[in-house]
Amino acid sequence: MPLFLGVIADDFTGATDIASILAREGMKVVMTIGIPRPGFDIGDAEAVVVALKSRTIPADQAVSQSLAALAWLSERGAGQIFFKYCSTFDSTAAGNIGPVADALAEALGAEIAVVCPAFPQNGRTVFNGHLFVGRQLLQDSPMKDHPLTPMRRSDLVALMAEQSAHPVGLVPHEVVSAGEAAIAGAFAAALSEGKRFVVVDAIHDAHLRVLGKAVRSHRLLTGGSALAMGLPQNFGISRKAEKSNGTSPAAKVKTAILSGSCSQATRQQLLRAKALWPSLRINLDAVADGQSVVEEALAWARSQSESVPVVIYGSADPAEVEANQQRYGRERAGAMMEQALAAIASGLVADGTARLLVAGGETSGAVISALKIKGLTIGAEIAPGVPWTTTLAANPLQVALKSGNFGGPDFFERALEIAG
Ligand SMILES: Nc1ncnc2c1ncn2[C@@H]1O[C@H](COP(=O)(O)OP(=O)(O)O)[C@@H](O)[C@H]1O
Ligand SMILES: O=C(O)[C@@H](O)C(=O)COP(=O)(O)O
Repeated sequence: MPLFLGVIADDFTGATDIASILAREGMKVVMTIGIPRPGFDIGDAEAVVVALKSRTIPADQAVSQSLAALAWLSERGAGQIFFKYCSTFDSTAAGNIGPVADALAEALGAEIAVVCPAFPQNGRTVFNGHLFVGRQLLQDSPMKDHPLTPMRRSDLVALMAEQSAHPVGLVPHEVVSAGEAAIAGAFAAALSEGKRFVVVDAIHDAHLRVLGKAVRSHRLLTGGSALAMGLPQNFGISRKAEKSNGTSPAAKVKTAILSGSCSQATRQQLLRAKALWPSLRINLDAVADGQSVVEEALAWARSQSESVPVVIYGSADPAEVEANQQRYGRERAGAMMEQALAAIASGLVADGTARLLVAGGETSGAVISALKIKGLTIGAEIAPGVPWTTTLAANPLQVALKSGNFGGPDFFERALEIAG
């Protein structure tokens, strides 16, 4: 079976997001955590998603990790490469998306590549080159207060031009609505004007599906996960009937919900989860002070009933995050909370937890890395862009990695219902 598509994702929730969309559209997908060690078997995968944790690291490191992932995927014959970043174009002030896209385009000899973070099912649309979250411009949305990647601009052409060394063009929605040939014409025009990247408008899924057709011959694609929905058709693959996750409804599985996401959607979901199940808040000052926060959290979890999930979270509102960042610095505050939650996850798994829901992209990266998970297979979709997954291991865990802003208020209940 040829490997049609190789995906390089800049965080772990983003990786399960795009893997879920490709699987939903009928592709056999395997997700690897980082670049696999020699001997990793991709089986009969038609798409492989390499999950990196490169969104907020220095640009030169993000570039070298992404190029290493590209080399690994190319060795396995990947015909097309997709650089997956966030549907809210999350990047630090230094900005990794441009440098990584530049390096991948260079290595692949890609003359032109699209930039399209749109994910209409989750309210992210691109209109006249501006990124909207629901009815708000990105810069007015809660993303302006993200702990690590506050987004204060919405003009994608300007954002990409600032980060990339190459000129950036725009294919507006009228052209996308006019169909595949019109889009191809716009790509050709952009190329003749010396543009290397083109931001493409997409307001609804039909735009993404036609764009998918129009990029059939592109070596490199860049964007959010929804851009992938139009790709499997190019390889003659079509959507299959929904399959269940395969968990026995009678199974009693020790479950934990861990959250380091401070996003508005997660905080709402946590309010509901806390009303339903036992919960414990992790105090960043206690972590910074070297107190035995991890041991105490594990002791607390052991004292709870095994028949309900435990909820352990560091998530806080923007004012508290700001205060913590003033005290400890942005990166250190984030890293301390991530490490505490990751250590708690390891302890919970050692204590028999076999089902983990993790909220937050960076948090998921820390947790999955601490658990030394090598890869995941993709199961049932809980909410758009958030699947249940099973770890590739002798004693598999059932894991869901939730992007901060994804899922409705009842996300955690829904996840457990589907899990059985
Ligand atoms: N109480 C807190 N104070 C400061 N930072 C926090 C706190 N709780 C969590 N964080 C940090 O906020 C960041 C959230 O990012 P992430 O996990 O990617 O969530 P999201 O998916 O919502 O973007 C992480 O680095 C996390 O450690
Ligand atoms: O594209 C998206 O929005 C997600 O796949 C994603 O990357 C989310 O990142 P986090 O919000 O940091 O989890």
